[in-house]
This record gives sequence, C-alpha cells and structure tokens, in this order.
Amino acid sequence: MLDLKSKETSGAAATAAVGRKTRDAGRGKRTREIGVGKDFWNELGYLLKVAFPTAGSRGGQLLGAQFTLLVMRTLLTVRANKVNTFYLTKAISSASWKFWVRWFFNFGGWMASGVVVNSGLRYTESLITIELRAALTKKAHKMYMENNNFYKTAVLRQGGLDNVDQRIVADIDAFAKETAFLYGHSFKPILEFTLSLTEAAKELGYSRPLALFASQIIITGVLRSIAPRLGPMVAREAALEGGFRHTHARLIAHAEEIALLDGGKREIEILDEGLDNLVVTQRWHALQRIRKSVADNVSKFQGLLVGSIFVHVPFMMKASVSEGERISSFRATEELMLRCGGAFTEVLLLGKNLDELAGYTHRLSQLFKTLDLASKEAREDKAKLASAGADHAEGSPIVFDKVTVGAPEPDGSQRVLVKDLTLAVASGQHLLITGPNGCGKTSLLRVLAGLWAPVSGTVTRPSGVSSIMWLPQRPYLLQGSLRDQVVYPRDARTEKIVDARVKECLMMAGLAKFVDGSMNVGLNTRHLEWNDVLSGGERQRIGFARLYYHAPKFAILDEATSAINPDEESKLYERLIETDTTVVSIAHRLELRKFHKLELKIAGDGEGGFRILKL
Ligand SMILES: Nc1ncnc2c1ncn2[C@@H]1O[C@H](COP(=O)(O)OP(=O)(O)OP(=O)(O)O)[C@@H](O)[C@H]1O
Repeated sequence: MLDLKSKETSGAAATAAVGRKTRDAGRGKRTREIGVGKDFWNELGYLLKVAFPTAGSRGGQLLGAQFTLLVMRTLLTVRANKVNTFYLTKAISSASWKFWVRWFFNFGGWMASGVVVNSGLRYTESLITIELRAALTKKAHKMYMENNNFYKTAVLRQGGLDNVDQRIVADIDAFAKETAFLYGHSFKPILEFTLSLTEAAKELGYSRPLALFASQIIITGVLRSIAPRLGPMVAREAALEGGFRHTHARLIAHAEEIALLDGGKREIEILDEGLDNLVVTQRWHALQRIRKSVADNVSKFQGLLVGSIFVHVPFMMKASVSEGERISSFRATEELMLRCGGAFTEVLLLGKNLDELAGYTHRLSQLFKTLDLASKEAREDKAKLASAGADHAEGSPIVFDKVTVGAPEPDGSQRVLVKDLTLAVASGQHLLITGPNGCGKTSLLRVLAGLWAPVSGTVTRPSGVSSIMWLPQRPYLLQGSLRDQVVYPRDARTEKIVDARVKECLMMAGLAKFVDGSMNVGLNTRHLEWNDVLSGGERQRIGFARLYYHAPKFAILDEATSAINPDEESKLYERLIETDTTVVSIAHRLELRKFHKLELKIAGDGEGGFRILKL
C-alpha cells in the first residue's frame, strides 16, 4: 500500500485533496511537480511491488532471466572484442591464413551466440511488459470494482480522477512498456561504464576519468535544468487522449438517440474539439521536445569534446617523449577514455526515459492512491455502521434512522433533499416513494444502496442478492447469453443453473416468446449489446425475470415498469409480491398504489420535507 499517512489527515479530506491535485494536474498547474524525485521513486517502487511481489513470482523470474541474458551479452561482447582484435591483428600483421581462419570462425561463433542472446532479450522484454501490464491491470480492476469504487470515481468524481478507463487501459500499458525498456536498456550502459572505468583506471588511474565524469555531470545538469521536462507533457497528453477516447465512447453509447435527432453534424464539432485539444497540445509539446532534443544532443557531443580535452592536453604537454611512443600511448588512452566517457553519457541520457516514465507513474499513482483512499473510507464507514449496530445482517429489515439525504453541489456542499427521515420497512410493508421530479426519490435509494453517504443518520439494510435487489428504469444487460441476463450477477459458467427455472422466470415476466420457439431466440442466444436488440419494455421485463429468479426479500424498483403498459404492469407486480418479496417502489402511476402499504411523499420543498401515509 502507498503510505499516505504523512500527507493526508482524514479519509474524506484525503480524497478531496487528491481530487484537487488531480484537477490541477489536468489544468497544467501541478505539472511542474511531475518529475524524477523522491515521490517518483516511492511511487515506482509501489507499482513494481504490485507487479512483482516476490523474487520467486513469475515477474521476478523474468527479471532474473533477463538479467542473466544481459550479463551474458556484455561478457560475450567484451570477450569477442578482445579475441577478434587479437586474431585479426595477428592475421593482418603477419599475413597468416591460420589466424585469419581462427578469426573467421570466432567471429561466426560470436555472431551466432549474439543472435540467440539478443532474441532472448527481446523475448524477455516483451514478457516483462506483458506481465507488468497484466499484474497492474488486475490489481487496478480489483481496487476499482471493490466497494463500488468504479461508481464513486467515475460518476461521483471522488478524487477528481479524469478518464479512469484510459488510465487502466492505455496508461498502464505505456508504463509497462517504458519500464521494461528502461530495465533492459539501462543495464548495458551501466555495466559498460563500470567495466570501461575499471579498465581505464588500471592504465590511467582514477583521477582523470573521475575528473571527466564530474565535468560531464555538471554540464548535463545545467543542460537538463534549462530543457523542458518530459514527465508533465506525457501526463497531459495521456489525459487529453483519454478525453478524446471518451467522446467516441459516448457517441457509441448514445448512437441511436443521436441518429434520431440527426445530430451527426453537431457531433463532428464535439469530436473535433476533443481532437483539437489534443493536437494543439501535441504541437506545442513537439516544439518543446526540440529544445529537449537539442539539450540531449549537446549533452552527447560534449562528452566527446570534453573527453578529448582530458585526453589530448596531457599529451600536448609531453613534448619530450618520442613521437612513436607518444602516438601509441595516446591511441591506447584515447580509446579507453572515450569508451568510458561514451558509456557515462549514455547513462546520463537515460534520464530522458526516466522523465517519460515519471509522467505515467504519476497518473497511475493518482489512480491507485484514489482507489486506495476510497476503499479505506468504505472500510471506515462499514466499521462505523458495525459499531453503531447498523450492520447489514442478512434478514434484517430496512431502517432509516434520522437520515438526511443531500445532493452533492459543485462547491463540495450538499443540497438537502430529505431531512431526518426515520422509517422502518419490515417484511410485507410494501413502500411507495412519490414526489415531484428531482425531489430526491432516487437519491434516497442511492443512500439505501450505500452509493451515496447520508449527510447524517444511519441506514440499515440486509445484504446479498438473495436479500435485496435493485431494478432501475434501464436494467443492466451484460454481453452474453439470454440465460446470463436472467441469472446475473450469478455466473452461468461456474454456478449450477437450472434452465427450466430460467425459462419459468422469463415466462412469468411475459417473455414466453423468447423460450417457446416462436422466435429465433433461446437461452443460448448471445448478443454483444442486448440493449440494441431489445425494446424498452422487453428490457424491463428481463429485469423482472431476474427478480423472479433471485426472489430477494426486498426488491427496490425505480420506475421499473415505466415502459410497460398498465395492465401488464399490475401482473408483474402481483407475481413479484406472490414470491414473498417486499417492494420499495418509485412510481408515478396511480395504478400501482394498491400494491403498497405505506407511501413516503417527498415534498421537494428545498428543506427536506416529507410525509408518511398509510395506504
Ligand atoms: N450525481 C449527481 N451529482 C449531483 N447532483 C445529482 C446527482 N444525481 C442527482 N443529482 C441531483 O439530485 C436531485 C435529486 O435527484 P433524484 O435523481 O433523486 O430525483 P428524483 O426525485 O428521482 O427525480 P425523477 O422523478 O425525475 O427521477 C436532482 O436535483 C439532481 O439534479
């Protein structure tokens, strides 16, 4: 877990704080802080620990395998260079075929092993990327789905996260690629640098190479301080990509409504606007990247220039030594120093990749921190409820105890919808909730479901689909078979499902045509998007079939029959009540009053007023 204690005071304050920071990041105010600092290393450490929890884990083994291959490649290169130079020098200097043939086979052997090791390296890098992505994505899925965090972050915008889907789908992938690249490509220059420094020190002592590095660190440091930072740019572009993808996702989700309104032309503007935001930023960043590229190239070439000064000057001052001696010792020194300097510059240039990684690390740590905080708050709320004796025991009635419900306002305050409601709904006490549009009927149910926290008071309800089930106006339909729709959230692939029971429920819901063979539909019929192939009324009937199948103690119906004609609507209610289910309904039609024993009339007066009537 990320250690948030030092930074945040309370769960709610923490969520708000993360939210503020994230929103600022979206506007580019906080972008200065995204970089390779202490926070970055902590966050990177956390993400890597999630992906590779132990050395023996699959990811740990892959890192080990790649490390072995990297060492093998370096040793092979060093050895091959030495042997090849030796044989070739001998062969050419003495025109010896024997040495030339030895060189030929040596070189061939080195090439073959190089091919094997390099392919192995490429393969392990891909596997590390895949492993890293899969582990982080699974962790994100788990945290996103527990305690309804997906609702809190995506709908209520707790934590102020933008485009959670983009972060999970694209940013984790980019992070995984960048991390695997850095792991595979930083080892070579670091090892080469260490080896060449050891070699150079043997011949020249440490003072000259170290003086060379000190000068390079200073110059590179100055260049880095004037070059733009890549991390914030990467984070900003990822956020805009997410926004652009979201506009396309909305278009698909509302395709029919848009087509009926002939909104294509207007939608082009909306889509293009998303693209323009991205393109304008990318153009600006491309310009910034030129500055970065200039700094990197100067950094690279200054290594040669400054390195040469350190190599040349001492020889320029040795006028007394013979020409041949000076040239041969100059050549040996030059080669060692330049190899050393080159490897060192390469190490310094890895900073560019680290900068980019910092951008993705920042976005992912925002994601994990926010989800972590949301879960922490949910645990605290549960503990509070349990200590107040209001835990969600199976079989308990629904009880509102001095509950005040508020709608969240943009400034963080709450607009009161229902004030100090005390009401118990025992088994058989069917409750009807009525009131004008926007008075807070659905909001009260959200509080009952635990999606919204009450402003004050406590709510007790039983838990589990066998105890309580919600049926909204647009029931959720998943990708899968007709059977899957009815048994959801049970899984027909892993749980024993009796098809005869599923069919019976569909028939009770007035969908006999789907199971009696009169249509080309059966329990195994699959659709990627059932919403597109069912009518509004059929969708609501599937919702009822689901209720009949699970036969919960309480059914919470939010305008669940709005698309069904009044005669049929009564039949659906009758069947539900016959299954011993107690209903809590929001409904506008008077015909449904007869199925209820209590009515909660919410006034919608802005002060949270309500009345409870016996029907
Ligand atoms: N996610 C949200 N964020 C902020 N305000 C919200 C949110 N959802 C609903 N509201 C506001 O809360 C108030 C109550 O909404 P609610 O959905 O409970 O109304 P309702 O009584 O069910 O209305 P209707 O009969 O039209 O369905 C409305 O003013 C609405 O704008």
